[in-house]
Amino acid sequence: MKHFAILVENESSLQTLITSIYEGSYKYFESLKDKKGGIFSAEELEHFIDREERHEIKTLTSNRNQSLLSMSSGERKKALLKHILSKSPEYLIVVNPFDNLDIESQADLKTRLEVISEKIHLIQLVSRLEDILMFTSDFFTYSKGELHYFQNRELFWKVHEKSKNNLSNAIPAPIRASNFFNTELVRFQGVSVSFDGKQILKNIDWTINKGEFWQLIGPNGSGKSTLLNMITGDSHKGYGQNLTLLGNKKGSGESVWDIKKHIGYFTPSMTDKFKGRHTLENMLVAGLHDSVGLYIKPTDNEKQLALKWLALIGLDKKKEVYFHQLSMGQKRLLMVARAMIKHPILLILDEPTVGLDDSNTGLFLALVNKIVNETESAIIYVSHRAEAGLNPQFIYKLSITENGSTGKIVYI
Ligand SMILES: Nc1ncnc2c1ncn2[C@@H]1O[C@H](COP(=O)(O)OP(=O)(O)OP(=O)(O)O)[C@@H](O)[C@H]1O
Repeated sequence: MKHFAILVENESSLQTLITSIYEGSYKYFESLKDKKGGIFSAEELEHFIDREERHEIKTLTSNRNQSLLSMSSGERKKALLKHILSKSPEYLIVVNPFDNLDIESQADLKTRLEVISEKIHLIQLVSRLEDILMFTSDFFTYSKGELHYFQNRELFWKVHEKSKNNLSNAIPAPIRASNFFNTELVRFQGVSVSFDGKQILKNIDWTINKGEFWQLIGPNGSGKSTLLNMITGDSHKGYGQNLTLLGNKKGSGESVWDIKKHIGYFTPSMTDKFKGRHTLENMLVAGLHDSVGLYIKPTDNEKQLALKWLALIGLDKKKEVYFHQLSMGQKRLLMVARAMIKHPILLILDEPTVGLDDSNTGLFLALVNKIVNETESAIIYVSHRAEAGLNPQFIYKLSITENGSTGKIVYI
């Protein structure tokens, strides 16, 4: 049985590719033309979440109380695959299937796909070379909107070996130096969290100090986002507990705003907030004022600083371009520059490379390493991938137990 892998560059439209496959526009997939296909992708999940949230149509969760939105990535993907297979497709298109999954769930999904591959054709659309499954028989790339077939599998692997990425400029200094002098930024002491009577986090002890580089890991559903939401002030679960944020005991009268102005945060879904006509220069200057749009005239100093950041990430020729016109990789670099322009004392990066191809991931990690080496910002980096080239000082690991996840520090 034939199984296909298509390595897709971020600059090409996945949706166009999927439609062309469905319509039988490529001779390689002609045999699938009149067959019934299924699609396993983040967009499909979004569609089901949207139907649930807006129209209360529960398809993937019809036999459960919990909403799809509050489930972990692993739980959601399992529910989607089960639903697709119940429709008995004759081929399955899987799009970046391992994104957001913890190591164990990745292994579990690999085994499932292997079993499925004995019965139906798989077409993998992936951004990362390492995600291609072993049993693949036919290899392609999709670049600049064109599909290229590789007759020789060895050649395919050789051509796509990792390219090195460097950012040569230094990180621009902030306009104003930080006025936060504490060494300790965040301290959880015996913090526990429950949802609907089910304990999720149990007795969490975790202290983050100035300038430290942490990676936060843990299986899907172990409570990583819950922990981050308590740090950024987006969850009220920290009230009444022994949680100290930037020197203030949680609930001691500090405003969410006081906390947020010292924290830079990036997760890929944030890019969706900027759909309007935001030039790159304005987006960076707005980062200095903690606003989405820019409502005041930028000063010359602010404009110069924005230009330096744009030069660092190779976008200085595009300062008047609108954000929505950038490629996915460029958008992510810009969002991190925007989060960093004030030199926050803590930068949180939540699965920031999900969906990026190898070359854009390399550039992104080069920027993170620069921040680590050239600034005093502490970093919390959440990722299920062990990215080569990323060297956190400490790992905080959550492990699921029956009474909620426990955490421990793994020294490297
Ligand atoms: N508002 C909520 N209501 C009910 N349950 C919730 C809510 N928010 C989170 N949960 C549950 O808490 C657990 C932890 O979720 P959380 O999103 O923090 O995990 P995670 O480690 O970030 O997962 P992932 O790696 O999949 O992103 C999950 O089982 C989730 O279903």
